[in-house]
Formats: sequence, structure tokens, C-alpha cells
Amino acid sequence: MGKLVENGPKSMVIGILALQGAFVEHQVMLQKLAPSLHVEISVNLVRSIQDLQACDALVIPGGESTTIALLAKHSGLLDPLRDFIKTKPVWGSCAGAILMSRSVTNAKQGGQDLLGGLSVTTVRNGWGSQIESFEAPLVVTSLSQPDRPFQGVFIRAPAVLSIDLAPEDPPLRVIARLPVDLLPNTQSVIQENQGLADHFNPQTVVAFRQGNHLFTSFHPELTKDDRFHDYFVQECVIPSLITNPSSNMLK
Ligand SMILES: NC(=O)CC[C@H](N)C(=O)O
Repeated sequence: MGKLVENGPKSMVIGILALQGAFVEHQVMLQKLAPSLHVEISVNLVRSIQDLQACDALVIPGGESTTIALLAKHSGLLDPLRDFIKTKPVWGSCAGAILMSRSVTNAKQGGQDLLGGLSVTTVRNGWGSQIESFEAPLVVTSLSQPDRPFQGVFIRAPAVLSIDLAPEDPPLRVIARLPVDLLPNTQSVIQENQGLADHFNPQTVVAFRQGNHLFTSFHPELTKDDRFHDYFVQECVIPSLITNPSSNMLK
């Protein structure tokens, strides 16, 4: 799967924010994938500012976004994470994707600290509660073996309510959509745009790329399919290390 990138990095450190949620599953998947890539990958769990400083890229896993934000606040990680996102590749999956949104609706009482980085407004639990969780095959042509659908696992997933691109924001490229007929009809919060065709409906967007960041509202780490992890390393992390050869590339 891995392609040899000329003048590419020899090694990299990918951190996984390990305060709550599915961080072990991301770690296992990245560690399994590493030997097939032509680069040495250390996968580090991140729980402190020092852990974060050692990383070239970060995965913020699914779990519970309010809890992750609270724990990040208590660990003094909120601002360091915000700074990290400004310069390095970060992948937010599910709760992680909520945290990387510019704004969020349906937050828990008391509000929700966000990390930002992505030009979207999301709604927490966009498809409803745990029992409305579902799986759906996604057509993702940016992945290797594009003809093979990727099984999206949506667990109390956020939905994209709107894409709010400011002129100075990096372009946003949609990677995967759900067909309109799979959009929820139970949640009044996201019914408004349902008349729109897939292509124009932000609520159909379930994965996108913005700059070197990746957003997935579902959980690739809970499948056996490592193509999103491969995509993150090859398309987001390696290019960022080539244009911005930081410490770890020269190790
Ligand atoms: N699977 C998930 O990550 C669920 C996210 C959860 N609904 C939240 O608000 O954080």
C-alpha cells in the first residue's frame, strides 16, 4: 500500500490524544499499518504538553467530546492543542471531529470547549442517541482501492450543519458523503436542508479534508479497514513533513 516518497521523511511521530475514548484502537491500527509504509512511525499516546510537543501529527479519537475537552482543560492541554492544530496535521474522528469544528450545536448544558481548526458547524448526536447508531457503506474515491466501499460506523455521530469557509481558510475537499435517503428523519435539528440534492447538502458530508486536517464523523478505527489511517499518513502527514521539515524528519 505504501508508496515510496522521494525525499520524504525517514521517521515520524504520530500522537493519539489519550484522555478518553477509542485511542487504543487508533494506536493498534496505526501500528499494524506502519510496516507497510516506507517510513518509520512511532505511535505515541498523548496525555501531557510534553507528549504533544514530541509529535508531528495527532489523532483526536471518538469518545465523548465534552469529557475530552474537560480532561484537556484539566491537563492544561486546551491551548497547546489549539496551537498544534494551527501548524500540524490533525485527524478528528467523531468526538474529535466535534472538537475540531469551529462551532457546535446541541452541546451539553454548560457549553463545550472546542479546539477549532475546521471551517464547519456540527451538531452533536446529529443522528440521535446511541440506539440510532448505524453503519453504512461509503464510496470514498480518494482511498486506495477506490471501488471498494468503506464501511462507516456511526455511533452518536455528529452531523455537519454548515460549511462556513472564510476567505482566508484553506479549501475544504469533501471525501465522503451519505446518500440523502440515509439522513436522519428523526432529529428536528437537522431536517431543514433535506430537500437539497446530495451534492449541495452539507448534512450529507461525513468525511472531508481541509489543509492537512482530516474530519470523519464515523469511526474507521473500529473496522478492520486501515485505508483512512493510510490516507492520513500518506496525504496529510507526509506532505506536511516535506513542506515543513521539523525536528523529527532529521532524526
Ligand atoms: N462516537 C463518538 O465519538 C460520539 C461523540 C459524542 N456524541 C460526543 O458528543 O462527543
